[in-house]
Amino acid sequence: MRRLAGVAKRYGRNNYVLDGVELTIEPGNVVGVVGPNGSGKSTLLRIVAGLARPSRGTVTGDPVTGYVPDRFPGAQRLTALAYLVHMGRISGLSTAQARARGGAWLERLALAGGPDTPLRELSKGNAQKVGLAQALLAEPRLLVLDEPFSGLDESAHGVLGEVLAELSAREAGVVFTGHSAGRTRAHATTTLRLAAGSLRALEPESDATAVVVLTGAATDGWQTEPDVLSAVERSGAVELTVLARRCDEILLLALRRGCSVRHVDRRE
Ligand SMILES: Nc1ncnc2c1ncn2[C@@H]1O[C@H](COP(=O)(O)OP(=O)(O)OP(=O)(O)O)[C@@H](O)[C@H]1O
Repeated sequence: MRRLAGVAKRYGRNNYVLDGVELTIEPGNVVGVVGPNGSGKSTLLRIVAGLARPSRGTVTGDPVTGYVPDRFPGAQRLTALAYLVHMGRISGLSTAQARARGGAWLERLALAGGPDTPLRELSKGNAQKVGLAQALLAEPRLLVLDEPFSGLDESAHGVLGEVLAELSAREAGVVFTGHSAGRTRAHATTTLRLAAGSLRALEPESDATAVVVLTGAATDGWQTEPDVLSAVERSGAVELTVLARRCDEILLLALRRGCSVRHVDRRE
């Protein structure tokens, strides 16, 4: 239903964020993509959803698509339900249909304050619920969700898990991103890691990552180091996300390069 072949993306003259992405989404697939901050997950999803064009490569297939961004534009006067009716009308529903479907989704997602809460009064998690309801209104064949589990409470996690399974059972496709390999794997039929611009299968033994914070280092020499998934500068230090099984070797390399290790944090 959607296929990305040889997809690359760069912003202006910056380095390529994506390079050589191959991704096929078949009916019923729920594809989970994990990757560290800045690895290009949101960029990938905007291309999957058809909201951004790749710099190179092709995107084929044109299913009815719903998209849930990581940050919902909530600073509007409209109430949650009025917003959904408006968005439903834009995607071709009648007012009555949009009101019924929007209201049903808000009830199922247990929107705090109810359907008449103004968008600008919603918390991040509740705004995300409205974003999810909006993407589901037009019964998409492909649903694209950017870090959907990050702001939601536990009961909404449960509902979202059910929704993904229902879409899959109805032969729709889903692509979503996450930070936790465990949670992503729990909801996906296929779990992939985005690193160094391309997608790879997430192997069980390679799940674990560690964060290594170095001082006296530059990002340059690290970005191309094998199994360093990302290298970013933060507050005068360099923060590396590395495969945990390579952590000791990378620490040794850092010390040999004259860096100091400020912090090491093993993650899932
Ligand atoms: N519109 C843009 N213009 C210029 N650079 C951009 C733009 N959007 C993203 N980038 C850059 O592309 C890289 C990947 O960003 P992206 O938001 O896709 O990553 P991400 O994996 O979703 O990150 P996070 O997990 O922090 O949300 C980053 O270096 C970011 O600064």
